[in-house]
Amino acid sequence: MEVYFVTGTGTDVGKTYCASRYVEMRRRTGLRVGVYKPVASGCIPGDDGDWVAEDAVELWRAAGCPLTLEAVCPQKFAASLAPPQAALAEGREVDEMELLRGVDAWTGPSSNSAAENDARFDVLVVEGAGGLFSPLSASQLNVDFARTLRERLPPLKVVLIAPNRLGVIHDCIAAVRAAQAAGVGIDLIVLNRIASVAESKDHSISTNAQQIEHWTGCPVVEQWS
Ligand SMILES: Nc1ncnc2c1ncn2[C@@H]1O[C@H](COP(=O)(O)OP(=O)(O)OP(=O)(O)O)[C@@H](O)[C@H]1O
Ligand SMILES: C[C@H](N)[C@H](N)CCCCCC(=O)O
Ligand SMILES: [Mg+2]
Repeated sequence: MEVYFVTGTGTDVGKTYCASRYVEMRRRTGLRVGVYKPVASGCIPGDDGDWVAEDAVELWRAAGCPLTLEAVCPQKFAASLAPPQAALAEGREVDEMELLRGVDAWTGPSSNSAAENDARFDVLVVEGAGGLFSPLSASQLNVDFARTLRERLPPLKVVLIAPNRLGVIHDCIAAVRAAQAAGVGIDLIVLNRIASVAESKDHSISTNAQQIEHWTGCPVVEQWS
């Protein structure tokens, strides 16, 4: 089973967009793809009175609606804040055990043997919340969760999404070095070309990938395929 933890140099950088395109591409090859958003904030009210995580809906649809939307994103909060603050605003907490337990729905009960056992899915794509160093729960940043997840799912690869614009070289070097210091290697950097960036004025776009690869030693792509 291939497992990817999709994180970013921040929020709104294209994690869901790039992950969803990747999920669709892998599905087109006939693979069974699972998607998991451990916790979401900034959710909107749904028809049944529950909160809806738009990220989870986008990922779920890209994967062909496997299992249930609840399995995609078991923990949802309303405020557009980091998840622990959004939970606190509702007098609740992010359940750290549930963050990990939620993976089992996608990898099978003994997630340690996900690589060996006949897991329900061939590929699992997990999207964090915010950036790699955004708080995920009261005691964990996204990077801490990625490290724990990799201990449980050794094939896990960490994919860093960064918007292709002037300033991204710094953001990627900082993220890679901080991740390494936190015991997490970055396996792939995806330079996401967000349509809003005025390409004509940003002359860095054509050289950012080569610069980031040079300074970080990480593979950098503009298209995650
Ligand atoms: N390459 C792209 N082309 C067109 N639109 C894009 C692209 N990348 C991102 N977007 C759009 O930009 C917005 C932010 O992207 P997205 O929601 O994927 O960010 P995110 O990092 O997942 O944010 P969050 O931290 O809230 O999860 C979305 O409306 C998304 O559809
Ligand atoms: C609400 C937003 N769309 C994301 N889900 C959460 C972003 C948290 C960022 C926290 C931070 O690092 O400042
Ligand atoms: Mg997202």
